[in-house]
Amino acid sequence: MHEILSPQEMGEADRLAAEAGGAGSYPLMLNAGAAVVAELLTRFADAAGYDVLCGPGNNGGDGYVIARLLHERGLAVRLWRQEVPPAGTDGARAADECPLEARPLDRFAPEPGWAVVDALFGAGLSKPVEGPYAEALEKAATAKAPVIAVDLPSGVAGDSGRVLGTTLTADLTVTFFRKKPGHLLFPGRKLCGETVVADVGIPAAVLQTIRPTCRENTPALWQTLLPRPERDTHKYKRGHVAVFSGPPTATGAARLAARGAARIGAGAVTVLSPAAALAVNAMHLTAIMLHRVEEEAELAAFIERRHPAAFVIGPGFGVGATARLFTEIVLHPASGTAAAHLVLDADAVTAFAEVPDRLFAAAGVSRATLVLTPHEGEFARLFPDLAEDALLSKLERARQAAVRAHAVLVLKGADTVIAAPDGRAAINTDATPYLATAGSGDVLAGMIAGLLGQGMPGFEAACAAVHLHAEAGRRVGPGLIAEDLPERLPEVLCACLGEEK
Ligand SMILES: NC(=O)C1=CN([C@@H]2O[C@H](COP(=O)(O)OP(=O)(O)OC[C@H]3O[C@@H](n4cnc5c(N)ncnc54)[C@H](O)[C@@H]3O)[C@@H](O)[C@H]2O)[C@@H](O)CC1
Ligand SMILES: Nc1ncnc2c1ncn2[C@@H]1O[C@H](COP(=O)(O)OP(=O)(O)O)[C@@H](O)[C@H]1O
Ligand SMILES: [K+]
Repeated sequence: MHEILSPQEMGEADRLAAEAGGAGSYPLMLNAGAAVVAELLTRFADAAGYDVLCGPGNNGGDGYVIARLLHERGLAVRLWRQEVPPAGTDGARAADECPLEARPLDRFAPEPGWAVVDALFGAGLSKPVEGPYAEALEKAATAKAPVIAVDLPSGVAGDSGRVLGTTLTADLTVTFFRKKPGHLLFPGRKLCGETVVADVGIPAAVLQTIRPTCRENTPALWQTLLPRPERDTHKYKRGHVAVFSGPPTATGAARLAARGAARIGAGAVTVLSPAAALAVNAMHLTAIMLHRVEEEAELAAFIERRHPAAFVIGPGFGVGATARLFTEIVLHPASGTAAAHLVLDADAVTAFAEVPDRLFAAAGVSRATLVLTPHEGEFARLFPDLAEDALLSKLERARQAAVRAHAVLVLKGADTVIAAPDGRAAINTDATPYLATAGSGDVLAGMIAGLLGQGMPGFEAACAAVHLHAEAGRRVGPGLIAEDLPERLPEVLCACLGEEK
């Protein structure tokens, strides 16, 4: 159930199911209507009546089925519409079979105590919602009527979660077969209220033909790849992670990342510090090691002697030439030394703002995995054209950026998207807003490096870290500060690995 389908893929699922069933697509519409009614009767059973707003397509078709089924149960129903579905469509057939008299949508006036069924537009939304459609949605919103949206709140784009024109906030959205990006990406996720996925009789086997590449970020995606130490392991086998520290006044971010790497299981973690910051770092580090790296030669020597498995560069590091130089050395160490994986975060992302192609070229020919972890602001510095393209969803932006950068892209936020250059993508859905606090991204960068260092592949490492970070955040809740996150990891990992203490 964790596949996420684009509206086009959903149309394909619909078509394949209709073909396989032999009875066309109308039975799916009947099932969709029945599924919405079942939810209505469970959650809005005490409504005095139901106002069903029907659009001109198959979303409206679902609405006619819903109105008929509610009417057949003897419930009070009013049906409102602007345009009739075109002849020959499932929507037209549903309208024909509905005995209720349709009222003009522009006369819609919500009744106190009545619930509203929004069946104006779903997957087929193709332009901004305006005119009588927009007015009807605004009236329902103003009246604060309970709203159940069919497939999507009308006006929310299924592929992106963006609002086209006007929409409303639903209490409940019932979608069919699988969720679409619009249910998970903001603002769509908020506008949907709770989203329920109903079975309308489309067999899961159609997914083998469609082969969707986007998933909801659940443990099923990566759980089997989570590192578990062998009984006869030793600390360097569990991955040595190195984190670059900034100058004396900006060392905390690197230590947060280092702590994240250590707590997620890296066997050894070293903070690489400029000389002037060694004392301040030393005062705050215990299990985590400290090593002076300020110049190119020191970094090369550290790599040659200690063979770290993964690096983090960026948190608190500064945006100058050193960030670029160290990045390139890590991605292309001296010949004969295997390149370590690299998580490039925060300042190191910004450091390439003027020369993004230099980073992408270095990643393209590196044997190591590069993981980029920008928030939206940092993303816009590295990929200004993608950030400015209003037609691209967050999912699509992350995907295109991953291909361009030859990197796993973690586009952070309330709806973090993880994308791999091979086209796979995941949307994280369980983060808590308490994660929006300084330093929490630094911990995440360290966690990703910690998993990479233990041998987890890049996409799965990034997905797992994002999920475990969110789970740690949820367990802390109100009052969360970044320092709390690594400390929650033992219990979060225990639960995820199914290990007893
Ligand atoms: N794909 C499936 O498997 C199933 C789909 N079903 C329903 O079918 C819906 C998709 O049906 P359609 O493809 O007909 O799409 P919609 O009914 O969502 O919308 C398309 C219609 O609305 C018009 N339209 C779009 N945006 C408009 C706007 N802003 N202002 C005015 N008119 C606008 C279009 O010209 C077209 O007539 C789904 O959302 C779902 O509710 C269900 O019946 C069950 C099965
Ligand atoms: N509203 C939100 N809901 C859930 N998670 C959020 C929200 N805002 C930010 N986050 C998460 O918090 C972290 C913040 O990272 P970042 O912006 O890099 O901050 P910092 O640089 O201070 O560490 C990211 O993991 C991001 O996905
Ligand atoms: K709708």
